[in-house]
Amino acid sequence: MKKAEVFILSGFLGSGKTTLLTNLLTQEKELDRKVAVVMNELGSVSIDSDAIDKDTPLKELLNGCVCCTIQGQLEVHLQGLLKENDLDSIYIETTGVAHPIEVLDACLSPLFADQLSVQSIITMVDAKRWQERASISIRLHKLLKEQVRHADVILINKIDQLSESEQAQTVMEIQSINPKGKCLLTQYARVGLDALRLDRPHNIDAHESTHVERDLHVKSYVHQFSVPLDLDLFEEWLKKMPDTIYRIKGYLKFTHSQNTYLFQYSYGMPIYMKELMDYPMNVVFIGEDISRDWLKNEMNRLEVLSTL
Ligand SMILES: Nc1nc2c(ncn2[C@@H]2O[C@H](COP(=O)(O)OP(=O)(O)OP(=O)(O)O)[C@@H](O)[C@H]2O)c(=O)[nH]1
Repeated sequence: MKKAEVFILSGFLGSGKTTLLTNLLTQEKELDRKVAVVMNELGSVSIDSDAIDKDTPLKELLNGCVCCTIQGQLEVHLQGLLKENDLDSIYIETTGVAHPIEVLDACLSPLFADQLSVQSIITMVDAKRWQERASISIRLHKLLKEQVRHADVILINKIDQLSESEQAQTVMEIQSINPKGKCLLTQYARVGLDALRLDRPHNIDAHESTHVERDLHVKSYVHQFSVPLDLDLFEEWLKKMPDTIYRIKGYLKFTHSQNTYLFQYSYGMPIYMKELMDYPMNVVFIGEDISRDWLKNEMNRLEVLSTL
């Protein structure tokens, strides 16, 4: 099944995300690819959406920051886009203040395990503002660093406003925060689409998709359960699992009940919500140093023990 490539664009207000999006959409159009855009503007009128071609399906998340509405709106929008269109790629522009990991989290929803392939988190840095970052508030400064730290590709934009030595200095500073990220210097966000792909564009096979996740800093593993689990065994496992797994979500069934449950785990708290509908038992594990083979074995073992 074809998966839509997802690009998550993050960066501060005014850093050049819309300029980048416009460039990328032009390239996509030349390749005759079907693209959708999810945008988030603070406030109730989206101005930037004017920049987007009328043929491009567009979903807007209005009234609030994408990370606050993530579990609901973004997932619903993605579902709608995937249902109504045969998409090659989806661009999600986060607000200047959203945390890219929250957006990634929504894209890794078990609902989309077979439909989306996240290519990269791209963080735009306004080179001039980076130089002057000491003057912004501590909270924003921290967020700026977080956006850089979690990016797979960092575009240091507006380099026309920096001298060559300032450019070199900026690259060094950014690489010290995120040594694994790919750093590119840009003017007016001019960058080739291929440079933003951490995957091959076509024929994504199992090996390649594993490869992408290895390259992304935050890794995920999706397990499809085939039998209901014993709740006690499952909870015991949760207590003992490595703390590098910080998020789990998906649909599960348990031996004690006929219902499907939406299971959410974050910051050490498991939450179970009874669902009215039956969903495939896909569960996504998200964390920093996940060994997929180990997790797969562990879940298989839980399944076997639950049937005894
Ligand atoms: N000098 C210079 N200006 C640039 C460059 N890239 C973008 N700009 C300008 O910077 C301004 C902000 O760019 P946008 O693309 O709207 O930035 P944004 O991140 O989408 O901004 P928000 O929508 O406010 O989050 C615009 O006036 C751009 O024309 C660059 O490389 N050099």
